[in-house]
Amino acid sequence: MPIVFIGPMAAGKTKIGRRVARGLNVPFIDTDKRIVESYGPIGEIFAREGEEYFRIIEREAVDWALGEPAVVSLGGGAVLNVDTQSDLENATVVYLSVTTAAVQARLGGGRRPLLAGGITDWERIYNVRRPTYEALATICLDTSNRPISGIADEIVNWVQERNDE
Ligand SMILES: Nc1ncnc2c1ncn2[C@@H]1O[C@H](COP(=O)(O)OP(=O)(O)O)[C@@H](O)[C@H]1O
Ligand SMILES: O=C(O)C1=C[C@@H](OP(=O)(O)O)[C@@H](O)[C@H](O)C1
Ligand SMILES: [Mg+2]
Repeated sequence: MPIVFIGPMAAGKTKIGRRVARGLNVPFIDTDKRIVESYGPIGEIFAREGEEYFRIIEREAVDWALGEPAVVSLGGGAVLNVDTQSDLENATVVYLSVTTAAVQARLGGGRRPLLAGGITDWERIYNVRRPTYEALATICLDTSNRPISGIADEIVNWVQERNDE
């Protein structure tokens, strides 16, 4: 089973996951990137087909990715799917958390359709999902005030130590 990154929007799942994959010398899969390659930009999928449809194609992408020997970064809402929740019980799950204060500087670009209301939406959505992230996590790291490189190095070392046990 792969190493899987979960957590709220802009916690660093995509950026840190990619670095960890490089550090471990294994393939990297970002499920959002796969969806965009097949269906176009996520904002357009939400606008055209709605969130429910996005969650269906997201589950397909997650189902495929979790069968690969890879580091896999999920979108923040992928853990809402109950099949994904049970799949993750058998995976190494890295939960990246971030505080409201720290995430504010990371929400530029406006690419995330669920954040039309900005930080208020981010906080509300995170509060709903937080117990799910906590329940699924093998390890949790707070990314708020640390550089991406240091967090990625810590995770690579942690995985290597686990593999040596
Ligand atoms: N530890 C960090 N410190 C500062 N900025 C970060 C950190 N982690 C991620 N970022 C920035 O936050 C934004 C969102 O990161 P991303 O990896 O796309 O998050 P996610 O995939 O969890 O939504 C990017 O611009 C990224 O450079
Ligand atoms: O939390 C969510 O519901 C979402 C998170 C996004 O991914 P990131 O967590 O990588 O930003 C992306 O999948 C989509 O905009 C929906
Ligand atoms: Mg991402």
